[in-house]
Amino acid sequence: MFSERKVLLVVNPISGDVNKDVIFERVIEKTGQDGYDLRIYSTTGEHDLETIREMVTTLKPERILVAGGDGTISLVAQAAYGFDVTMGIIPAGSANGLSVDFGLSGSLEQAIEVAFGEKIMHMDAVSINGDISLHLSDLGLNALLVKNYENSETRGKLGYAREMLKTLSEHENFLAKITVDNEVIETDALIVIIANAQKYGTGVTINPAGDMADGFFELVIAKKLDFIETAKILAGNTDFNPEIMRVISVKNAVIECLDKEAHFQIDGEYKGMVTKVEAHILEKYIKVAVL
Ligand SMILES: Nc1ncnc2c1ncn2[C@@H]1O[C@H](COP(=O)(O)OP(=O)(O)OP(=O)(O)O)[C@@H](O)[C@H]1O
Repeated sequence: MFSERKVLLVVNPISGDVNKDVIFERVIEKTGQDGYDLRIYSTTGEHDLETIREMVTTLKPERILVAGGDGTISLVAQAAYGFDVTMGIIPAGSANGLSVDFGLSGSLEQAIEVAFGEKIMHMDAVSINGDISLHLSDLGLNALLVKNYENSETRGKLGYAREMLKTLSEHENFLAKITVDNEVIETDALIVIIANAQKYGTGVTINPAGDMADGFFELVIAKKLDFIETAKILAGNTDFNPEIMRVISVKNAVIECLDKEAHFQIDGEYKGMVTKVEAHILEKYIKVAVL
């Protein structure tokens, strides 16, 4: 059957130790029922951005489904940038931070229903030193945790707890100079988070004010681990003690590390040590089908 309605399914075969066969079966079934012409691309880890962009250019799909983790979602968003196409997310990574923020429960049935649904968000992205962040990026404590976890043998909750203890013992605060739209802040920092979204993949809400489609990102600046301020965040409260924690909504920010380099991560991928990070919002970067 010839169909003008095309769907591209991009699958990361190695993400999250998840068997993708059932995903193929369900998507083939759904597209068959609805009369879509389905193409499938399995990522290789080499030149995927260029290949997917080429496929989007020639195929002109109306939806691109992504079955993978945050890295693959970000890759597809970059490949689809500038095209009139809607991305649908099928969580199949190890952490799935973005899917958690989108409220996807992890059920394949729900993900497919949402991915083909009519509710669409024009999602912002944050450009950071030329890279794209859709979710949460940070300098300091959490980036060191991402590094330690990437390098560790153990996986799962126990491995995470062990790496957290190691990270807390290794971490040192850094002196940050933060230049935003109308303010310069100089502060001792445990962590500076550049947040487009609300929650880490663990489900912990770090940015209760986060809205992925409001044309702003938040800087969450914390000086130390503090039980009360952490409890406020978990409760969705944004009335923080400014001596310990600040959250500001901005469109641009420059973060400089004045006394030493800081660990840095983008959307769960460790990027090394930095002394300067420049971030700006990219409004309405990609259309995403949402719950
Ligand atoms: N066929 C492949 N072989 C090896 N690596 C691949 C392949 N396809 C993609 N990759 C790599 O997979 C990484 C992206 O993984 P992704 O983020 O989707 O999953 P994850 O790490 O399991 O999940 P999460 O980001 O949620 O923790 C990229 O580094 C990419 O280069």
